[in-house]
Amino acid sequence: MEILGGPYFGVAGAGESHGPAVTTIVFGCPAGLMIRRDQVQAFLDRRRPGGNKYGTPRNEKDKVVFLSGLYQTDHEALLGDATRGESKITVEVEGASFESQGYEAGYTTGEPIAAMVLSTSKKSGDYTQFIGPKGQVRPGHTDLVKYHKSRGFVDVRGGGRSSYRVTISDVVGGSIARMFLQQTFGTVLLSSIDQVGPLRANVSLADRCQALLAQQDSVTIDADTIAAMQRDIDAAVIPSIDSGFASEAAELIKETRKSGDSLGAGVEVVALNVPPLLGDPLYQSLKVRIMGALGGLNAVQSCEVGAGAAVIERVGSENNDPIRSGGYVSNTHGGLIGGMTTGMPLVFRVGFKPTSTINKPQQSVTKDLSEIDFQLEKGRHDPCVGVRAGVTLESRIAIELMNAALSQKAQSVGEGLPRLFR
Ligand SMILES: Cc1cc2nc3c(=O)[nH]c(=O)nc-3n(C[C@H](O)[C@H](O)[C@H](O)COP(=O)(O)O)c2cc1C
Ligand SMILES: C=C(O[C@@H]1CC(C(=O)O)=C[C@@H](OP(=O)(O)O)[C@H]1O)C(=O)O
Repeated sequence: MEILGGPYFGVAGAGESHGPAVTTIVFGCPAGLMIRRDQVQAFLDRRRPGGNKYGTPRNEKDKVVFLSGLYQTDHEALLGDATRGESKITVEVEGASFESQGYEAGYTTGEPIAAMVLSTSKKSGDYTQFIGPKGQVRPGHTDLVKYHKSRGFVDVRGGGRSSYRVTISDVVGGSIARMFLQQTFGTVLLSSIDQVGPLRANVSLADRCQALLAQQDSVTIDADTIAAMQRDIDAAVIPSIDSGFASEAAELIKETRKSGDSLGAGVEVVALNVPPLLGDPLYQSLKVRIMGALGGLNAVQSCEVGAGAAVIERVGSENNDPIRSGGYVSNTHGGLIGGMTTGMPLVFRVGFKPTSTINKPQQSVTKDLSEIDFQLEKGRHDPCVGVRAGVTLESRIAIELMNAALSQKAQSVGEGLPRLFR
């Protein structure tokens, strides 16, 4: 069974790239959290195909509809029959039309939260060359392994369930986790592309956050400062805190796409204002869990925490983060020691491979292993997957952090024992 996060807070998804919809069920969100559809939509807009001209040309609106788990404080809406509000659901079955309405906002009830996003801009005919045992295999994508694993019963359209499209569920679940974390601890997540192919950014998001912490002699960064950083990242042509690098990188992506090829990328992701002492120490440590969650995302080839592979070249006296009574002075450790949070920002850097579906001739095989000279016939693809990946990385960290926070609560004996009557 594939569940993101869990066992206290978990996200289950269903749906394929060219199926009718991607459906999500979020388990374990405590009752009483205010959720607004438009806030979740804003995160999905950062992920959607067609939202950035340096991503895939497929243009989906990806509007989310909430189907369960929210309590409307508007009692007229809750108790009335009228279908009104912004998210109306219309279904036609056997010639008859059925209408209902999704939740626009509401408090979580503690019950499972279900959400749905329809896929309405599919060009499934682009995948004709991949059908059946004589169907061709894209080097680097999942075509061969999925075909044989399923004994041929595989959805070949757009990568099927192995498409980045299914991360709609990560972002829906991640949005709810982010609202919980922000409302409970003031925790906020940001990401920034810091490398595209050989081009490296001059400004690092993690360094920028560390400099802010040093300036104010505190382990928290205020909401306005974080919002200003998010605005800077959003204002760049591809999401990066270094706008000059972003423009240069976008030009390189454009030229590489024109030549029929693709590029790899590095993406930094940070969580700010993280409560200390979350996570378990060993086999389910928060380091293992977050690295697994990030490392398991489509096209990820590397995942580093804190200073990452750079520590290999250091001596201990350079690498240790000094400690004062108010906290750590630096953050080489990336906010995790012994699998638990220290209260410093969580810092990760993820390396993405160049998109595998490209327009260059390549050596490959058919599904039944005849050797062929492969040439892509049609398709709409991201020339550099790093451009749209940030919000999903943030979401996956948020899901793990929320699960760790609820797990911490589950382990605290003696505090607020359950009581029904006086
Ligand atoms: C943001 C994002 C967008 C992606 N878009 C594409 C794409 O357009 N075409 C493609 O071939 N792969 C794309 N991928 C990568 C594939 O989903 C991924 O390579 C595939 O599922 C195989 O998994 P693996 O590379 O992790 O082994 C994308 C990945 C991410 C993170
Ligand atoms: C549809 C999305 O991105 C897709 C991710 C993807 C892949 O192989 O991962 C390949 C392309 O798929 P398709 O040919 O089916 O459009 C992208 O467009 C999305 O992110 O929602």
